[in-house]
Amino acid sequence: MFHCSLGLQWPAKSCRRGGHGTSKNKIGTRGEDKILQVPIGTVIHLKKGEIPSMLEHCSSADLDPWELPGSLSTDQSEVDQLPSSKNTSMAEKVKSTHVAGHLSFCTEITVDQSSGMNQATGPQSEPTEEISYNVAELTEEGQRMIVANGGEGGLGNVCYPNVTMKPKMTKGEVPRDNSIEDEASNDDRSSLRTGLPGSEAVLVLELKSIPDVGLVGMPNAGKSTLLGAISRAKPAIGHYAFTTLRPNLGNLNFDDLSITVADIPGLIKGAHQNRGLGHAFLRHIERTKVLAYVVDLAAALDGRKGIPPWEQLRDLVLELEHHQGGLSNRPALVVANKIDETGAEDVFRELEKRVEGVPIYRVCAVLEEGISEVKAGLKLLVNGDENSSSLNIENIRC
Ligand SMILES: Nc1nc2c(ncn2[C@@H]2O[C@H](COP(=O)(O)OP(=O)(O)OP(=O)(O)O)[C@@H](O)[C@H]2O)c(=O)[nH]1
Ligand SMILES: [Mg+2]
Repeated sequence: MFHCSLGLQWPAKSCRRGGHGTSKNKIGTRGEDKILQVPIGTVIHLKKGEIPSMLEHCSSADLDPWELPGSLSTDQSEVDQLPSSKNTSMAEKVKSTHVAGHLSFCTEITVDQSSGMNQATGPQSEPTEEISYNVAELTEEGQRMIVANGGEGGLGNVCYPNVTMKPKMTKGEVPRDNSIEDEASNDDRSSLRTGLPGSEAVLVLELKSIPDVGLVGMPNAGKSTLLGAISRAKPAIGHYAFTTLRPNLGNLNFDDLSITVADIPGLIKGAHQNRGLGHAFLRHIERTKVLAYVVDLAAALDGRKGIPPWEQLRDLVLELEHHQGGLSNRPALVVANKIDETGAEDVFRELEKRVEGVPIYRVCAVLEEGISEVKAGLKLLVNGDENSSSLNIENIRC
């Protein structure tokens, strides 16, 4: 479910005033007001000033954290309570994040400018599109927002009570001469109006996780194995690089605390230049409280092609910083994995000499050795241990 964030399949129920039909992938079509309802949490960064007024909190429904977000309210009363958006000639592409538990969904919408045609101004102009990115993010419980505005409602018979409808003719019935009455009816009907088009939006939804701990490391370092050892997650594990193609989440449960851990695809040097896969997923650890650097003690042993763990750490910190300045600046620990490999003990001792400032745990993830110590270390950091510190590039001697 982690990767189902992208796409347009979120529930797009619609409510309509004076129009008809719904569109799943496009929202805000003719006569609709669309309300993106966010069950858990919200922070919205918005592109244009008028949108914030459309943000509201609503009662949070019980949602499956993995469920796609943004159910659209069909309750007309809710729509009526929202700020009027009659002047809908605006173009917005809104990207919002919907958080469910530790997950969030981003919504990216394009609203065309064809909306809000004023009846007096005549035919509608050609729709124009505006594309923008990272416009809105929903991260708080119960937040909802209008992502596209409905058009002017139509006016029907209820609004014109004098309208007389022609009686249905039964087969063989001769129509009576009622031309005078018909004339009056036609006058009345001329004032009936159909609904006007609303704005349209194309959404790109993005799921963002907000784990407590992010596991970062080079491909094949053993991150997924470690996640499987510290939690009940069952990520794919392989003896080749880039086994993990999408982030995995696991829960680390204590009696008094539950910690969410994300294992993201391996990072390689130059990831910030779009090499490898991990960079694309670094956004998932942007909000983690704690970083756990997983290094492979055996990567450079016996003529293997890898690099020593201190160099792995240096490259990892640099890649994080390239992705987002300050990303490495949070409490961290180092998991020195594959201690079972021949020669790994010497490398571990060397690692301890070369890296300062953060705790280093010797671990054999595959045999689950050293796991309880790592768990305790993570718990301390997540709880805000005052002795914690980040891994700084100056504290790594290569
Ligand atoms: N000897 C030894 N091998 C390990 C240990 N932990 C993991 N491995 C092996 O290392 C290989 C890579 O493990 P993964 O957990 O898939 O590594 P990863 O860091 O998730 O790799 P990517 O998903 O490609 O980034 C697998 O063959 C694991 O069995 C360990 O403690 N000792
Ligand atoms: Mg993996």
